[in-house]
Amino acid sequence: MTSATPTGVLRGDGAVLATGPETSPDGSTATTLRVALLGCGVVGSEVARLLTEQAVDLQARVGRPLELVGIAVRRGNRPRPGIDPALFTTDAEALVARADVDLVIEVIGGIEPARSLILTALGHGASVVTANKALLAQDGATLFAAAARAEADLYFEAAVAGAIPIIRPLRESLVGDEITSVIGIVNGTTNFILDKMDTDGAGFGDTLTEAQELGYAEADPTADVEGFDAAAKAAILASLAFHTRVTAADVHREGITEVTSTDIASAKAIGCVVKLLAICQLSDEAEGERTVSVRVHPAMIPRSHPLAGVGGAYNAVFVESRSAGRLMFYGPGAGGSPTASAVLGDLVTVARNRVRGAVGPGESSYAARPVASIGTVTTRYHLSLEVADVAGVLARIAQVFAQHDVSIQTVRQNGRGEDAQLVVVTHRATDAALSATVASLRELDMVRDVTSVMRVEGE
Ligand SMILES: NC(=O)c1ccc[n+]([C@@H]2O[C@H](COP(=O)([O-])OP(=O)(O)OC[C@H]3O[C@@H](n4cnc5c(N)ncnc54)[C@H](O)[C@@H]3O)[C@@H](O)[C@H]2O)c1
Ligand SMILES: N[C@@H](CCO)C(=O)O
Ligand code: NA
Repeated sequence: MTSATPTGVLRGDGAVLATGPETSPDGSTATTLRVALLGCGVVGSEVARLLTEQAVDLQARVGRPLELVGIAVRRGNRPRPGIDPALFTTDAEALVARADVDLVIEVIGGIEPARSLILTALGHGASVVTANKALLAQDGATLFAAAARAEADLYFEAAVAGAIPIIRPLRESLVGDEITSVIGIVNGTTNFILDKMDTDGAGFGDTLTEAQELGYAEADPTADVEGFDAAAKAAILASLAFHTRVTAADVHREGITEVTSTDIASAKAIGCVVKLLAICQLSDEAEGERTVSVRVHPAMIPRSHPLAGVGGAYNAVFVESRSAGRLMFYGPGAGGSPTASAVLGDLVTVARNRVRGAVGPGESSYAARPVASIGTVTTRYHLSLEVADVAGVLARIAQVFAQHDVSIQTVRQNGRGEDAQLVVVTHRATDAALSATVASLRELDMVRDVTSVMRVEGE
């Protein structure tokens, strides 16, 4: 090592309270925390820029300088204005394997090579900040175990709802409470699309392209529109909220590709708006063994509900807990700059932990709650049916609902020549009962088509 001169703050009794930088022969400071950045896309480029621009403030907040020592990219020769080209490397594995790297930021996304790179980093004791919900939701347990073994941090605020602080509130602020429900709009791209369909009557394709250009969408936007991204976030939220392990495979998932302008108009007609919701619920104590249900699907919610006013790419997470009651977390859920804010917040936190020789919270899955099957989940439903406008049709249809123990709340009929459109809103019913009702309705000659089935939430 070096013959560096330690500097520090001396207490009255002569004890050193904080050790300042030690200068090495190569001019670097021995106490500098070295940072490796993996990925330089929408989020990574913003993180790199802010790490440089805000270096002085970040140093003051951490108590030691943060030095960006390398940025792993796929193509090294692409121009990236404002970032020192000497930092780029296409050898991500060599970068994370460097023993002198203290902190690794992973913003490549996807499962591999992100998982191997994170495990290599944790393997030599580096702390990791990641925005990778897909990986955490698929194999978080392996990453948490590796972090625990290394006594290193694994932080991921950016993985759910972008800039909105929601991971830290669940892991820390609310950890003394019992959370019973988490309902969120956690995908900016789909909220942007549904909002435009609702307000401008815009088409799906054009709006998706706009969301991609604004940097909200995933590399493969199927992850957004088919609900995979929201399902990964729901798994993470449910795991943290209920102290159990929920993976993406446990989440019932439906995307927004089948939401039509007719659905949006039907929602309007009953004073609702269509949102893609992530719903995580803990069953009632009175119902026996407590289970968790986790689902992502489009739903109609009343325009008076706090989540109904969440527009554009904004996200919001509505938490209900035993002691605190209802809390709402709201803000920008996607885009390079908001996501970089969450990444840097985590970076400062893990860097501070390192300075103090501490580690933050690890995985908490002690409650080990079973995941309820979607068939047992109850909610209200909105159905649109095309039927023959003949005597007795209403009675026959009502009979089918009754046979399956699904209670009707309202029925509206719009005449259309020889046919009619029926709009039925039910009281709460199980998913299994509703599916069986729809199957039976489809078998009736007088039912031409069941054109839409959508859940009604938030009442
Ligand atoms: N964009 C957002 O709004 C947002 C918000 C929250 C979280 N996230 C998450 O952040 C992560 C990054 O998202 P993004 O929007 O920046 O994606 P992006 O596609 O813009 O960037 C990823 C970058 O990683 C690079 N890359 C791929 N494989 C690599 C490899 N082997 N080595 C080095 N670089 C490699 C790609 O070339 C690309 O430039 C993802 O996990 C995403 O889910 C994104
Ligand atoms: N594609 C995601 C990015 C934020 O995780 C979204 O649209 O919300
Ligand atoms: Na967040």
